[in-house]
Amino acid sequence: MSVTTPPALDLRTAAFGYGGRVVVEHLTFDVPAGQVVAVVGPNGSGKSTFVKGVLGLADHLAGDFCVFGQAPGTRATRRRIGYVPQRHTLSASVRATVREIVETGRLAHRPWYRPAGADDRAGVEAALAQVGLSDHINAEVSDLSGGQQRRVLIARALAGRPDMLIMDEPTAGVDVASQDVLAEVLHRLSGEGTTMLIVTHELSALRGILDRIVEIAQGRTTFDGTPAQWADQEHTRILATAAHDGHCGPADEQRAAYASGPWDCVELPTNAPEAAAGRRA
Ligand SMILES: Nc1ncnc2c1ncn2[C@@H]1O[C@H](COP(=O)(O)OP(=O)(O)OP(=O)(O)O)[C@@H](O)[C@H]1O
Repeated sequence: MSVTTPPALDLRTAAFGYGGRVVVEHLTFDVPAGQVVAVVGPNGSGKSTFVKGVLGLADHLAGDFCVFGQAPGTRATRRRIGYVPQRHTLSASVRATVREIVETGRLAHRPWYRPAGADDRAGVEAALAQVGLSDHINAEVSDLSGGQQRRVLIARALAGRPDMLIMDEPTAGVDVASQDVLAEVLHRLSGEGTTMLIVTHELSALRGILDRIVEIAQGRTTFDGTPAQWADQEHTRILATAAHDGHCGPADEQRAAYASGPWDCVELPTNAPEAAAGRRA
């Protein structure tokens, strides 16, 4: 008898928001286990609210959703999800060591009254090794650079060995070294079958592992498809805009190719700033 694996996430007309105000709604899609999904869209469209809703950090206001086939918000589902929040760095007022911060990623794995055990310590050390910060385990987080602090938050999310990793703009504002570390981590996790939901404005960071793009605009899903379908749509959109504006020449073709193909290492054209400005998300 075959056993069907439930999707990592299953949303049915779900709506999320704050204090009774709906920010994002009519979300109906599922994310099969192991899929890598980028959540894109304009600023303020509700991307963070969507992922926070899944995590129980924003209000669930309508519809239904399940996490790995189970009701959300339980300890059993929480321990299966790792989360890297959008905030770029930890506050300078946080007086804690790297070990202490990363260890909070293990809290869903033991009763609150039980001190960290050997499993917790091993989880913390393995997570720090993955992000290249083993040597900083006893450092004060406030003494680290912004990029290193982001890596600490990624290690915290990895410390619980999650089945699903949710990251909110993990590459925004971090140095190249930290971006490289993150790309390496994501490739390895993707190879291991970890489901990933990544809010991002930088699809190029997900080159080679991205299965799907979900766009949210003005609180609704406006696109859900493969990177290739997204590229086609961007290409068509830019050329249609150029045609609407009364011109559509080789420069527009070049701009459309650049804007729609960030994961294909498309060469930056000479009008790169203009092309970059043409990118939507
Ligand atoms: N904690 C909160 N309480 C009330 N409203 C909020 C809260 N957080 C966000 N909002 C509002 O929800 C709306 C959507 O914000 P959200 O952060 O989800 O958008 P986003 O698509 O992630 O934007 P960005 O790309 O800029 O991060 C905005 O109007 C914002 O002001």
